[in-house]
Amino acid sequence: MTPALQLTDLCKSFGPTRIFDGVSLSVAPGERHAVIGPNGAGKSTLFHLISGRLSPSSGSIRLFGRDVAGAPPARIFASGLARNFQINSLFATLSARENLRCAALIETGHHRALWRRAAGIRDLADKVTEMLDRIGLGRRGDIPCDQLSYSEQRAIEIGMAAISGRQVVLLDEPTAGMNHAETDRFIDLIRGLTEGRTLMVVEHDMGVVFSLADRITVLAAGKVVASGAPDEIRGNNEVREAYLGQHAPAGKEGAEC
Ligand SMILES: Nc1ncnc2c1ncn2[C@@H]1O[C@H](COP(=O)(O)OP(=O)(O)OP(=O)(O)O)[C@@H](O)[C@H]1O
Repeated sequence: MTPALQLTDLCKSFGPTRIFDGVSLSVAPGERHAVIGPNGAGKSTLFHLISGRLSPSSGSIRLFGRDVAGAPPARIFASGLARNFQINSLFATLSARENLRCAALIETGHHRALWRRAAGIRDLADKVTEMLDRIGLGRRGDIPCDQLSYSEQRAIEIGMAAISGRQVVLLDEPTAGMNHAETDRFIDLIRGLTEGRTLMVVEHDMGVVFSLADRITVLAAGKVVASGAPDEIRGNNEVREAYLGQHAPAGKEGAEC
């Protein structure tokens, strides 16, 4: 089966500083894949490379078999990949509904149309309303984003990535800054919104990683230290030394590294 995402021998340097030195990994369609590693391991850089914000120094990035390494973000999006951003990327003075509508308009191509079919616009409005319900903002969808709570804003970001309908969704630290209850709710939300799609997630919260992921890749010092099922990663001595250390989840996870 063609992988949804395949990175082969990926290298990235910033000037003389080498961040990645031959990173390879493969994500199957429908898989939930987490990328973990110590601060500065290059997890966000990896997402920037996959989503086209940065170009690799060498190596290939294949999305459903098509090489997209170095392609502009819009082409990568059109090839089937959507992402959120670690920093807040919403239109702050627009409502949740308006932000989601912007994301949905890009998906449908309506943003390019000079005139629009009324039926298409109605479908779009229904889709946005459904997404507002799913992210728990059914009653607060018309409030400007900058008046919503932090977790509500993060939920909108995930909703915007999900409403695009892309087959591969990248989420960069979707639960950063959340309390335990919010984190639990977000795990369910992410699971629901990415059902039947391929998810790649960067997270520091091991509870989230081990609850969500089918497979985990560990990055450290510019290389893949290990890639495998959660149990394999949990039991891997090299991973424990490189990253999990004494915080390694023994059974029920919850440690933040
Ligand atoms: N534009 C850039 N120019 C130079 N160095 C950069 C640039 N972007 C990132 N780096 C460096 O690349 C390395 C990896 O950074 P990155 O943010 O990808 O790590 P990370 O694993 O996501 O870290 P964290 O877990 O703290 O978010 C760091 O040493 C960082 O300083």
